[in-house]
Amino acid sequence: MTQKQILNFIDGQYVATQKQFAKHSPMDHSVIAQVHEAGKAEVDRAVAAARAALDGPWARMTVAERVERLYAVADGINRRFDEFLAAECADTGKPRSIASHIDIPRGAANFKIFADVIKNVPTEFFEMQTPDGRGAINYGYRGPVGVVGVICPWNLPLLLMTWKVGPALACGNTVVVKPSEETPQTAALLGEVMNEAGIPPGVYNVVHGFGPDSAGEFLTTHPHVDAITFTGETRTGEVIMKAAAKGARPVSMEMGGKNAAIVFADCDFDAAIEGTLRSAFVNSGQVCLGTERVYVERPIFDKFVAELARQIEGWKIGLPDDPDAKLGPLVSREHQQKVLSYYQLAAEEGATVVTGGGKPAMAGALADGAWVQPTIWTGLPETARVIREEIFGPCCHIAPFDTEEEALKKANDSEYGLAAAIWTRDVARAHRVAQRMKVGISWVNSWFLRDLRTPFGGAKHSGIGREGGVHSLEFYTELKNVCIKL
Ligand SMILES: NC(=O)c1ccc[n+]([C@@H]2O[C@H](COP(=O)([O-])OP(=O)(O)OC[C@H]3O[C@@H](n4cnc5c(N)ncnc54)[C@H](O)[C@@H]3O)[C@@H](O)[C@H]2O)c1
Ligand SMILES: O=C/C=C/C=C(\O)C(=O)O
Repeated sequence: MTQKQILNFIDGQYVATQKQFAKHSPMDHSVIAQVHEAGKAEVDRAVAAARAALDGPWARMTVAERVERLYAVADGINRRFDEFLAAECADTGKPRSIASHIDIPRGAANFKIFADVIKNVPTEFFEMQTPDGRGAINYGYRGPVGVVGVICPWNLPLLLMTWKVGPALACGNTVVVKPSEETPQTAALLGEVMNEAGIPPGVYNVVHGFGPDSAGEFLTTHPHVDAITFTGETRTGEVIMKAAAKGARPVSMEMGGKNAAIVFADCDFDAAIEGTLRSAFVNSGQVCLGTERVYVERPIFDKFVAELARQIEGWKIGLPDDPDAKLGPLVSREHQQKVLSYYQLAAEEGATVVTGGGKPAMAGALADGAWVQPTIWTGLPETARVIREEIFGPCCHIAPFDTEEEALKKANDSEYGLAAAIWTRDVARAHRVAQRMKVGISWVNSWFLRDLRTPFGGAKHSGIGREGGVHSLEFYTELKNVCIKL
């Protein structure tokens, strides 16, 4: 049987290369595709195509024409929903129930929201006096930055890639996308949709490969790339920022997290349990906004730990097509080994393992898949590595607290600052605590409720910049002032 081939997409055409790497199934480690790795020559071609497209029909399109095309892209994703769904689940192993409700719908929504934003962008205008008395006017004008390098992670592949490509294209830029080597398929498939939607060749390009000494590095060090937007681990972001420094290119960085949930005794208990189950375990914990540290007010601590463990033990671990599966495998054997190493470390650091802590027994070929058990720990000190380092798996540590100040101190004691979830019925306290969390987004009595018009991004080591609604314009446009003498 011929293996599925995942090609690069350059200047509106699919491009094969002589060097390929295998994409393994997260379910059983079988090879499901050969991915064509872009070398320096292909990255050069992609950047050149993107630059040429900036001076072609794309540049001459009005905002209304760009908006029409972005809506056509969204419609194209929805028209081919099942293809995107199958590709995303094959690459990630995530349950179809997650990809069909989150990943793929957001792929379309991310084009629509920024088409709507770009239609309604106010800019500033000033009248000024001049010595000759005739005066002058000034107005702000937002033009494209140029060629944007887009580097993506593997946990929400289509969602996070389009969260960048949507605003980039809405603002008139062109892009070269480097998807994660773990999840190449939906970015490649989007090329067909771009062509069908009438996006001119060269506006959207995809190069496959890895980071160092591969497409990722070739793209971020390319002198004709005008800006770089990255989502991934903080240590990778640091490397990319160094590359962007040459030529003083702007960067937008969405990076790691070690997010806390604070559960007060007065909370809606069932809602707090339901919300923490999702924030700690959905997508097998592979969500940057997910909760890995839970702080529970002491009067309900034992009850909370017992109920969270009871309910997560009821979550079915299974294949994407299993409608009852709520937990899939991790994305790769490599990531499975990383998460299991933290399970081992937690035991060595003296954690009480309330549930999980290892690998589930999987039948047949599935035993070779990247499966781990959902895991809950208690009993660790705040200095433990399991409390300080991002694990990015289906696991969390739960600790008691006695005062609001203690909870805030512990929750804020992290080099990361991405997200927080706060559970309380006390409205004044909700505002007080949410505002004092040193993060980019605080949810109160909820988690992962997303209004795409709001600012999204991380503080501290979790990110640089904000994307979402008009906030994306700061990165994806060049704002200039035009002064006209009257
Ligand atoms: N803040 C957010 O919005 C957000 C969202 C999703 C994931 N994340 C973070 O991403 C991480 C998981 O994703 P990941 O494992 O794919 O991250 P990663 O940093 O390993 O890789 C991300 C991307 O960077 C590329 N890359 C790696 N080294 C590079 C280099 N030297 N030059 C250029 N590109 C390079 C990879 O090939 C991949 O495409 C977690 O830390 C998670 O918290 C953050
Ligand atoms: O894993 C991280 C999730 C990021 C989510 C978003 O960027 C979003 O919802 O726009």
